[in-house]
Amino acid sequence: MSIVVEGKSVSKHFGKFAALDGVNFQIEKGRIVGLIGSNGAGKTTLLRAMLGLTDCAGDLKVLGLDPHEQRDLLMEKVAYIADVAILPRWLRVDQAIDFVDGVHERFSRERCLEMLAKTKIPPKAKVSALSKGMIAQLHLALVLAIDAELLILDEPTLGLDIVYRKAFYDQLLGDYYERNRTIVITTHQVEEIQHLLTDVLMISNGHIVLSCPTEVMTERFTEVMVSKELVGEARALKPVLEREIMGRHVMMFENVAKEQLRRFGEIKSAGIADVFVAKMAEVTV
Ligand SMILES: Nc1ncnc2c1ncn2[C@@H]1O[C@H](COP(=O)(O)OP(=O)(O)OP(=O)(O)O)[C@@H](O)[C@H]1O
Repeated sequence: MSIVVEGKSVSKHFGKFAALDGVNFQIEKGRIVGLIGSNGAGKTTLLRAMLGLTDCAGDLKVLGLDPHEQRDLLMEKVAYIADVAILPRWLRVDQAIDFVDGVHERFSRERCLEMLAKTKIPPKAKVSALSKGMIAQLHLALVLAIDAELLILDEPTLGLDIVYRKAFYDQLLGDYYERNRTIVITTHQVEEIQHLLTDVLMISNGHIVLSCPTEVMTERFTEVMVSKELVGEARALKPVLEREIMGRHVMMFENVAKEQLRRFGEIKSAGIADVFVAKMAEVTV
């Protein structure tokens, strides 16, 4: 196992406010990690610290490098998408390719063209003439064609419709299986990406509230549709989340054996979005 990112007591203050408050975490090589958190939780700050775009206190290493002090070296190994819609509108597709080819040693023109051939993007079109989804595809092709060890995506599908979002993630996943690189991704549409994540890293108010492989999460958290007459008994097992859906009680349990829960009603592994809501409730209690 090799560690791609390691943070020990990483903090970032803006004045007295702690956007990151002593976080500890590790990201292993070859994983697809979902960095999940509410608005203002500290996701972008953490990604920016990992990219050396902001300094931070504590010990943060990315691919063995100090991101802030050794940013130039790090940028040879890391690719980053902050927002897929930021390509200059006056640029032509072929000029965008020439530009990245010129500035990035690890860029493969061939690979980029291969990916673009699967889209409807005309090679000579200006960015201003492309739809939002096409711009996203172009941006992704430019970035995925860089042979980066670590790919960091901050809300890459913002503003895209469901069809393009799906195409984007399919392309991302296809690329991941071909190359086996490490990907860190943030999005508020967590349900859409649950199937592609190998790990979840949940953050709230600058603190990591959950960090584990997705299969550990689904093993650890169980949802039960509790039969009315057993609600009291089930509550005694201290659900971490309880809601009523059309008159039926749905309870979520953490670290309670599924065999023990089965007798209360229908059970299923909890989804990432619900686990997140439960973790948020825990923090605000
Ligand atoms: N340059 C800055 N100056 C002051 N405060 C900042 C700065 N950048 C971020 N913050 C604050 O730090 C906190 C974390 O911000 P961050 O952008 O990391 O959140 P986020 O989890 O990415 O949120 P979102 O999902 O809304 O993008 C917020 O309260 C934000 O207001």
